[in-house]
Amino acid sequence: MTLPDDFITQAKATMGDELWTLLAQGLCSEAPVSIRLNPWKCREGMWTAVDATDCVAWCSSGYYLNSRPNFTFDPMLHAGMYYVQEASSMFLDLVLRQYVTGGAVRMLDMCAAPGGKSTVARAALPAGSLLVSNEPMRTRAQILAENIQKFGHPDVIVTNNYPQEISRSGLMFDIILTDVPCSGEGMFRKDPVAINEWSPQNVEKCRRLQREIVAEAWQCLRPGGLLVYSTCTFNTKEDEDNVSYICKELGAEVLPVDIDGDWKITGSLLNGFDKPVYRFLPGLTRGEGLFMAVLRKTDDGATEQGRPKTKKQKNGRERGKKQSTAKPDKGWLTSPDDYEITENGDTFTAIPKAWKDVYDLASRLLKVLSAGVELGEIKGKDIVPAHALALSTAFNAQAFPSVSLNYAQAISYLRKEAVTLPPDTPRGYVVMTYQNVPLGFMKNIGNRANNLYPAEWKIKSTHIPEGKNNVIIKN
Ligand SMILES: C[S@@+](CC[C@H](N)C(=O)[O-])C[C@H]1O[C@@H](n2cnc3c(N)ncnc32)[C@H](O)[C@@H]1O
Repeated sequence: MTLPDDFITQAKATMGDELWTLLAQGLCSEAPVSIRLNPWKCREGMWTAVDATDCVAWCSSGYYLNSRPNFTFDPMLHAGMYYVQEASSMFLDLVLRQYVTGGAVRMLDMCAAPGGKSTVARAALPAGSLLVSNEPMRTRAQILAENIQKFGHPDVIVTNNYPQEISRSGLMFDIILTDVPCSGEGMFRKDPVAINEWSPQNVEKCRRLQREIVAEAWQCLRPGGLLVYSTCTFNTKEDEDNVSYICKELGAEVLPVDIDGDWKITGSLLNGFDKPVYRFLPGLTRGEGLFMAVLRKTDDGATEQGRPKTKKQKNGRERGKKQSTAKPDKGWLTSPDDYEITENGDTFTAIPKAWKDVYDLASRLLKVLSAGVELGEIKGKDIVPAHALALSTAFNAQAFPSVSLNYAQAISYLRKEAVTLPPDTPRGYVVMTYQNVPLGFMKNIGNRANNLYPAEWKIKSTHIPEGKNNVIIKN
């Protein structure tokens, strides 16, 4: 690995020779492979990672694996049973479990794609909490929506907005994560592009953008609320300098996180800055590069909670001419009384009643890609159940006939190929399951069946795996 000279000079000066030598060795060694089980789908103790060596010390649902399996060919990945995530990022789990211990909260993940930390957060927040998971880049926001739908928790709104649009909406949050775009020094080992794109000028550009993002986020944070600031870079300009800026310019105190010395997480590397911050260095800590700081908003001059500041905006499709009076069956959900069914054009969505006001505001003021549980869409005389419904933890799978697929059939289904259903399968919409876990729907029309797996999510690789690629198994 050839690192930029300027980076080496800067890192040596910041870290000192001893730490730099460890980091340089770490960057040349193999990255650990890890996954995190989805606690909403893998009930505690019921599923195990097949090839796990041990648990991630700071996140009990995280596991290191012995080797890198071919994740694409594991149906459970597509069912949202686990998320492939490097271990350092799971530190957010520890932070939220330490600081968010009361009742339900509203959290915003401002820079969320592809969704790793949003899914950590969704697992760690107290019951009844709401997460708004936002990403301004359109294509990345679609990947985020896909990962959130696979994760399956109904109390998540995925938006595709710039931070200033969110702050202008007037929505307020108790916790905000800004996992900001950065110069990516912590990604050098995994991503050679990050090495080519690194330059001192880019570090400076990132630092400015990060401040802009945080300043917008700050306006959406209620007084006393928490801001978690993180980067995947090591330099102090994007890390300690920015934390210092948040304290001085915006009015924050930095909070300590309870860690164990054995985890070898490093603290501040900036002379004269001795606040508690957490830096994960490959070669020292078991994971990729990460910097995280937890801040509390001390200023109480914030805007009024939840008040929209802009005019109403239209979002979603206009009501079209109805071709059908079909409606989704409330029995498709396990607790239908917790939801209000909304209709937008031909699409039906179940919105959790507890957060209906926020969902309504978000859909008026922001660009919402997914929210609550998408139930289905009217097509002709039919209502076609949504793929997101099959993946939702609120889905009542008993509401549909089901067909249990073997491994080869499950892979064919996920490639959106034709799958032959047993002759006694009832006509209509049928849930495909693998090891009792829903993968999606097919429509049985008698002489054949239509595979309803979303075309944009299908497995595109033409490789046929030898044997099963089961990353997790039921105990
Ligand atoms: C470090 S990544 C986030 C990773 C994500 N939190 C996760 O754990 O999967 C930073 C994200 O910020 C997004 N981004 C880029 N410009 C932004 C901006 N001006 N405001 C907010 N986010 C931005 C990038 O597209 C990228 O998805």
